[in-house]
Amino acid sequence: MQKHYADDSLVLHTDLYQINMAEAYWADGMHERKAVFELFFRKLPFGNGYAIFAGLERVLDYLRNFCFSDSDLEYLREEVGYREDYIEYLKTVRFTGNVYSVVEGEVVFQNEPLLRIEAPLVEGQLIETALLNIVNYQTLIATKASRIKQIVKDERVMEFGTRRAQEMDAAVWGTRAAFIGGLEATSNVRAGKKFGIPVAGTHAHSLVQAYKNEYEAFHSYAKRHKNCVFLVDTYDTLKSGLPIAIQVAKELGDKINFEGIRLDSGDIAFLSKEARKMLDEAGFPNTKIVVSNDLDEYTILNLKAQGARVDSWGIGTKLITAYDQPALGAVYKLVAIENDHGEMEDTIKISGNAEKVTTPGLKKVYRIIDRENGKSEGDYIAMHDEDPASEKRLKMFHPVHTYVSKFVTNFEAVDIHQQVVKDGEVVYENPPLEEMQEHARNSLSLLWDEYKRSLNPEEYPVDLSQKCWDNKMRNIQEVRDVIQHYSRK
Ligand SMILES: Nc1ncnc2c1ncn2[C@@H]1O[C@H](COP(=O)(O)OP(=O)(O)OP(=O)(O)O)[C@@H](O)[C@H]1O
Ligand SMILES: O=P(O)(O)OC[C@H]1O[C@H](OP(=O)(O)OP(=O)(O)O)[C@H](O)[C@@H]1O
Ligand SMILES: O=C(O)c1cccnc1
Repeated sequence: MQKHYADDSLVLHTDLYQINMAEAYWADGMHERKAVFELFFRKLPFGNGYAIFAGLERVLDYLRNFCFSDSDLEYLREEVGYREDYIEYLKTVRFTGNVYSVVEGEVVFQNEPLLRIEAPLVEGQLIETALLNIVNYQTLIATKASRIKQIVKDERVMEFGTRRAQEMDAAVWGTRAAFIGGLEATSNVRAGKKFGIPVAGTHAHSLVQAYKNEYEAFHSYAKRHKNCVFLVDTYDTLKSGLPIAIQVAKELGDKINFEGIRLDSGDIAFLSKEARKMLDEAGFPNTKIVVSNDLDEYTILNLKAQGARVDSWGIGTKLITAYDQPALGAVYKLVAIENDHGEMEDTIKISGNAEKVTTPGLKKVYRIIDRENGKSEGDYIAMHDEDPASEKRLKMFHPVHTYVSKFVTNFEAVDIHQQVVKDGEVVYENPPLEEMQEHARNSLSLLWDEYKRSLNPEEYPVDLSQKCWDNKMRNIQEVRDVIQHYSRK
């Protein structure tokens, strides 16, 4: 029978194989070896030209509380079957490493580390799954939201997706990520309370259905709500919902603020234009038109092209579920480990696909910003002991198609990471969400428009330094030599 445990700690929010590998490291006395892991994705989502990083706050909370609870240990001992000596060891495990991360709202790209973890091997290993789980989802949703906001531009966008989200955590943390990506408000009241995101909303068809007619429904709603946005499409938008909303607003005069009407079905372009005319003619030029119904950046672009008169967009399903691409595919790879002599050694993962071969070693990522125009020339991955800022003429070349190259002069090289955990202590204070959203806006302003268009954007350069590339080639050769050595045996 399923046992009931006292708590639901997040330490077991991992794959079994992590705990099994940790056991092997520990039993072999390798667990304390220094290791460096990087978290990155290989391909930008939605065919977009950039992504917006989100998830750090939850990652830091997770690391701060990283400790097997008594019931975790009881479960591992009694239900999974680990031996007592290993359980005793797990009792002592905490996260004691260093973490370097980009901040939430940062514009990020394929194949560059978003987080770098320098920690004892066992700790770096045990946290992999949770870190990926958090960052994969939140970064995906922040990026989708940013894409939508790029199309919408100045109008207000509200997040309406909770009812369609992949369960409760996704609704709440997805809403937060969407806010970082540029949305203005959410209908999720818990997310409002938890994160301070402005809450907003209208009413559902059930209100009209419950009162059986729009006249009574709108009047009743208005009795207790000064600001009114009436949903006008329950029966017939132009013949019933809208005229009745106008009639009720006229009857109530100053008693209410007739803030808006919402359209949730039918031809949004046509209906919004008609609604605008009717509202203006009735003397309500400031009453806004809110629309919803399976919207995303594509329908919004199309509606705008048709001249739709929309002031506010409510977006649910297609944002919160990242409908057209439900996974970012970020991975977590070991890039260096301490050897028997206490020296750090690079590690590499080879693949038949050149894009999938990892880049070994301890590295840093710099955003190369042209001092003359203030725009970013690309990101530059260098070995940790290089200093690109000191170079007068920096050669940047494509990491796979190496003939694609350019020289940059008069630039600033900004390290995109900062240390967020030092010897297990969180040393980073999360800024307010508004600041993260502003950071996203500012970091997007560094990009040329060619990287920001929603369809077929230019590929933003994420290049390797010569030293980093040479090191990668050397590592590939070393692996080949080892394979040959063993295959001869
Ligand atoms: N003028 C338009 N141009 C392009 N797409 C539109 C336009 N108007 C609405 N849409 C979109 O077309 C889809 C129409 O959805 P659907 O077929 O469910 O029709 P509906 O009118 O919403 O019907 P229902 O009453 O069942 O909700 C929605 O995604 C909506 O956002
Ligand atoms: O379309 P989305 O982008 O997912 O946005 C959320 C949807 O949720 C509501 O519909 P629902 O049919 O659940 O309830 P309702 O009766 O209030 O329309 C709302 O009217 C939106 O259409
Ligand atoms: O407030 C709204 O209009 C709303 C909220 C959630 C989902 N759909 C609409």
